Amino acid sequence: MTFNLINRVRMSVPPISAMIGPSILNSDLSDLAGSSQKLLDQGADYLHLDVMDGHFVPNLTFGHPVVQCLRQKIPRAFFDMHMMVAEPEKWVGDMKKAGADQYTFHIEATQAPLELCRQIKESGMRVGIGIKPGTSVHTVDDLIEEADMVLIMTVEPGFGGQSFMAEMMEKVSYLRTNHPGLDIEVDGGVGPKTIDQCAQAGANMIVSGTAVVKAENPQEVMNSLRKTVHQEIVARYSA
Ligand SMILES: O=C(CO)[C@H](O)[C@H](O)COP(=O)(O)O
Ligand SMILES: [Fe+2]
Repeated sequence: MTFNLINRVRMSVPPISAMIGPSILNSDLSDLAGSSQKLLDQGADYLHLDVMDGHFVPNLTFGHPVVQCLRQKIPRAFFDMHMMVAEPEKWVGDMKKAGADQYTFHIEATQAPLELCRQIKESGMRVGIGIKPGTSVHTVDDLIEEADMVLIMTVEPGFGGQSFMAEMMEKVSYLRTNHPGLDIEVDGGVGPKTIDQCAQAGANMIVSGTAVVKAENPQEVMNSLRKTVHQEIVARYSA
C-alpha cells in the first residue's frame, strides 16, 4: 500500500475514481479530432484509442502518426492507448512522442511483460496491462506492482459493437478485492444495460464505444454510467 493510499483510506477518500472513456472505434474516423472533441465537450473523462495491427487482432485501425495529429488538435485530454498489437515493445517510444498518456499492452502479446512495464514507465507513460477473455487473471498477479491499470476485456478484442461477457466480472472482483487502489478498466459491450455488473464487481475506468457514440444523447449516457460507478465506489470505501 502506498503512503498516499494509506492516507486516503484513513481520510475515507476513495483511492480510485469513476472515469468514463469513450472508444472512438465506431465513430466517424474521417473526423477523428472532431468526434473526439465532441465527446470531451459532452463530458468524457478521457479518450480510449484502439490501435489494431491486423496480427494480434483480425482488424486494422491506426497507429502513432494518427495519434500525433490528434494530439495537435486535442492538446489536453488523457489519451489511453489500447494497443491490440503483436510486439507491443516496438511502439512505446513512438506513442510517447505522439502524445500518449497511458500505454496498455496485452499480456498475451509479449514474452517479457515485466521489462515492458518498466520500458513504458521509464518513457513517462502510465502502464496498463490488458487481458483477453480466455486468459487467466492470475497472469498479472506478479505484475501488479508495476501496473497503474489492468484492463479486463469483456469481448474478444478486434471489433466494437459485440455483446458483453458477464463471466469476466469474476476477474474484476478478484482484482478489486486484492488491490483496492488499482485502476481497473472494462472494455467491450459496456453501456447502460451492463454498467451495474461492472460497477458492482469493482471496475472504475469504463470504456464504452457503441453505447455512447450511437446514443441519441451521449452526454446523458456518460453521466449516468459515471454516476453508477461513483455510487458503488462511495458505498464500497465508506463501508
Ligand atoms: O477494444 C475494443 C474492441 O477490441 C473497443 O474498445 C471496444 O469494443 C469498445 O466498443 P464497444 O463498446 O462498442 O464494444
Ligand atoms: Fe479498446
